[in-house]
Amino acid sequence: MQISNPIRHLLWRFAEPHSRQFVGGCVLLLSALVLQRIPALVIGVALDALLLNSQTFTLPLVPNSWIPESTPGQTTLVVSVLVGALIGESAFRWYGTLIYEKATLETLHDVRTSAFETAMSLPLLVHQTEDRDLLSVLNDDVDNLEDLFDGARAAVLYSGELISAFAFMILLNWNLALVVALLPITVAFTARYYASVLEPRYDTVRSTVGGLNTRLRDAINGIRTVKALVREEREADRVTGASGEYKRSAWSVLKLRAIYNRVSWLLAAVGVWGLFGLGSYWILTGPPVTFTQSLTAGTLLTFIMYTFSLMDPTRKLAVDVLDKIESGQASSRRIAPLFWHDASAACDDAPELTVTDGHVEYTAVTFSYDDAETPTLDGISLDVPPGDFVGIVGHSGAGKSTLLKLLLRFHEPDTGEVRIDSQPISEHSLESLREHVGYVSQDPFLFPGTVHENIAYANPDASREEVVDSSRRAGAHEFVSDLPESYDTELGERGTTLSGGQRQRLAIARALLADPEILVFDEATSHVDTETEVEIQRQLQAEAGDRTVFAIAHRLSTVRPADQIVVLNDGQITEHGTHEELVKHDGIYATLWAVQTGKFAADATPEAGVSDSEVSR
Ligand SMILES: Nc1ncnc2c1ncn2[C@@H]1O[C@H](COP(=O)(O)OP(=O)(O)OP(=O)(O)O)[C@@H](O)[C@H]1O
Repeated sequence: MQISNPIRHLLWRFAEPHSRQFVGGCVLLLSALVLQRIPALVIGVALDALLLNSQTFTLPLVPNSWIPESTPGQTTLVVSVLVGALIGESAFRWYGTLIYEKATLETLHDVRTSAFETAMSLPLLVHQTEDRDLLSVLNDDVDNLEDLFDGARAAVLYSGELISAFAFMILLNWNLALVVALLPITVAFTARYYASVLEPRYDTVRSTVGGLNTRLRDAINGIRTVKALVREEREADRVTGASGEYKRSAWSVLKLRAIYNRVSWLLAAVGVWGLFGLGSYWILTGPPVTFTQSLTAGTLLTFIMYTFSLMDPTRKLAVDVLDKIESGQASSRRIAPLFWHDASAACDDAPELTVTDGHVEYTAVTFSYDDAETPTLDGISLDVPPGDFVGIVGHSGAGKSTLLKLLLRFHEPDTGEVRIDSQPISEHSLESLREHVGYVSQDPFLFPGTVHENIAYANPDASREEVVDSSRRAGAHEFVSDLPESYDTELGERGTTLSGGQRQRLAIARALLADPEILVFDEATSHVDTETEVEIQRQLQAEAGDRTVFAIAHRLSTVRPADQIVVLNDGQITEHGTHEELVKHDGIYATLWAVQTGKFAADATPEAGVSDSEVSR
């Protein structure tokens, strides 16, 4: 699904439900602005009527009959209006801000949770290729979206300040208001010009700070390699270089900003002085040029106060608010495509897969990754009877993991079909498929939490006995018992760190606890020592017959007892049989076996395809 206007789409979907709060907040804030303008107006009137005695006491839009005739009465009115306006403005501003910010937080919460749910439901392929982007969308862009709402509120506020000030000025003296209008226009143009000069320099600052952060992160992440190769000095030089670039780019921005601050201060000062000069001339000699309205000292004072208060909103409106809105728009353009996946990802109303035996069939399956020139899997056909233990071996990059990822529908075949118990898996719901197929990867992920919670991840209601039982079968119980708090030991960043082999055994326990009919081990015991592996295998074989097990292994002892061993080469099954049959066959498997058992003859042919990396595995 393509979205023609991503910002409108996001706002409609997430902000619209909170529109009443947004509008209510804005109305209250605008009302506060009107109240904010009243003191300057009243002070001007009081100056003319009470201090200079040059005018009668009148207030725009207020009937004269409401105004007391005595001076003490008028003074009381002035003080009451000032206090009332102050209290009213504070109350409206406080409550308006509260309502608006609550609506913003709720909208961002909805965007964040919805974006996360969508990201979790995306096909694995999207995660593999776009994980960095996804993280930055979920982390940075959703936060940045706040800029859009802040910017919109600031736009309403600052425009309101300008409009309300001008409305009062026009009421008092529209002739002078026309002249004063030149000032914010000049300030706005200067601010835009400054922003256009500054923007490329800001880009440079952003890219140099990004470069510096990358250098720091790489050096710290790779500290073992740096130290092992004695490259500390070289890394320090690189960081000094990157920091120097950042310093230079930041300095060029600081210089420009200092100039701009002075220029805008000068503009404001000259504008107010000019207004004072023009106003004084106007008061003393009458309206200049073609103007007709007269001017009093009190009105001039009100104009000067309004003019001062216009400078900041104008500058902010011209630069900061536009920047915020642009940055928010850029983020919403990045967030919206995440929801483009939405329709296909969320729609999984296919019938449930029913697995009774665990009979798996691949029929003429072909699959290519998007950027691959040749198919990763090419015409794979494989029949795995229920309860079979299938070993999958082959060179690195032969397509072993991909073959099993198709069984979990992490990817879909381009042609051909995968069936479980005669049901094409593509026609059944993903959720039901993954309930029946357990998967343990080479580098399993453990979440922060206790050992118990990690094993019971797929089945949080499992009892301690069930957790311990699957842990025993996975060969994990012994080392877990030695942990400080056994199954209640905290794992993760702030907890105990486990070795690769221990993590694998917990992941196997987790898969066994979920009790699926089909189990997939993708080099799931590669970090486990041979002795433990034999133990795990013994357990698994004891359970064989009940479940179908696929195991990818570079260490051939892992798959030796398998009912069938599949040798993949360049995406095709080149050998297929039991260990004994394949050793006799004298192909790739036999060569690998010979290497691993130390029977490899010095004259092994390169065609046998045994690479150094495999020998070293
Ligand atoms: N997400 C991906 N996008 C593009 N190409 C991929 C992706 N995953 C794997 N490949 C490529 O597909 C080919 C098969 O990869 P696969 O991981 O299935 O091989 P393998 O036999 O399991 O390798 P290994 O033993 O090293 O794990 C490789 O050339 C690999 O580079």
